[in-house]
Amino acid sequence: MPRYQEILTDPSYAGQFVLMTNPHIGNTGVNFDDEESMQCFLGGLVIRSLSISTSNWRCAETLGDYLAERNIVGIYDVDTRAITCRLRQDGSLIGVLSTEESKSDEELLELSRSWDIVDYSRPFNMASLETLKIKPDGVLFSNGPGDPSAVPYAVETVKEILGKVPVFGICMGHQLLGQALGGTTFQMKFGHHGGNHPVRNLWSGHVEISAQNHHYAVDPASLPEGVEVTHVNLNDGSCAGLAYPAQNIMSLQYHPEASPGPHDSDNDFPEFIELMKRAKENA
Ligand SMILES: NC(=O)CC[C@H](N)C(=O)O
Repeated sequence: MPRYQEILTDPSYAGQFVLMTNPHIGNTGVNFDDEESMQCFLGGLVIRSLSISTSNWRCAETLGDYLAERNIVGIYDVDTRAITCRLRQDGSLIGVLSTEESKSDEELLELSRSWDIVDYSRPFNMASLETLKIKPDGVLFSNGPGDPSAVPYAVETVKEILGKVPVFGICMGHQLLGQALGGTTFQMKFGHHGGNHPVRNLWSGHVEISAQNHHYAVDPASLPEGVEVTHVNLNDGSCAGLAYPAQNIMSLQYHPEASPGPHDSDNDFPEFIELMKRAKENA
C-alpha cells in the first residue's frame, strides 16, 4: 500500500491528524520523489500496523525514521476500525496524541480544548494589488487548510481580483471564490477524503473520478444568479465545481493536480489555459 507519503506532505492537512483505514502502512518506506511539498504538514498519523520491513526500489528510509526526523507524532497498534466507526458517527473530532506519560486525562482534554482549526487558515498573505501589478494572464487560488469562513480578509482579496483577470480556484481557493461571489460555506460531517470520488461534470455530462480532501463546502443555494454549479459530487450531491462565465471564473472543490490521483480531471488545467487565451484575445 503506497502513497501515504503524499498525504503526509499535503499542506491541506496542516494541524490535523490523519487516520488510515488501510491497516498496513509503511511497506514501501519513503523516497525522495513523492514529496508533495517542502515539509510534512499534518499534526500526526494514526495507523493500525506499521510494516516491519520496507521493500521498494525507491525507498530511501523507513516511515518511522522519516516521521521522527520531522518531529511528527505517529501511533500504531490502535484499533483504527473502531476509531473509523466513531468518526463516521460523530464526524471529525478534536484529539490529542502525546508521548508525555505524566499528563493526566484531564490535562490532555484541556490541551484539546485549546486547539482551533481557524489558526491554520492564516498562511494566505499576497495582496491583490501586488498580484495584479505583475500583470498575470490569470490567477489560481490554491488549496489550503482550515475553515474558509474564518478568513474574510482572504475573501476580500479574491473580490478585488475577480473580473480583472481569469480566475481558477481549487478546494480552499474554490471556497474563497464561492464566498467572494456572494455565497456561504458550511462544515461537512466528515468531509470528502480519498482518491475515488465520482463527480458529474454538468456541462459535458461526463462522470469523472476525482481525488478529494476537504471538510467544508460551498452551499449552492447561497449563490447569486449567474453563478453556475458545474460539477456535483455524486456521493452526496454537494457542489464540486462553479463557474461565472461573465467574469472568466471557474473553480473545483476537488484536486485535478492531485498526485497520486485519477487522471479523469486532466483536462481542467487546459480548460483554464483556454479561458486565459480567450480573455487575452478579447481584451
Ligand atoms: N484541500 C483543501 O484545500 C481543503 C480546503 C478546506 N480547508 C477544507 O477542509 O474544506
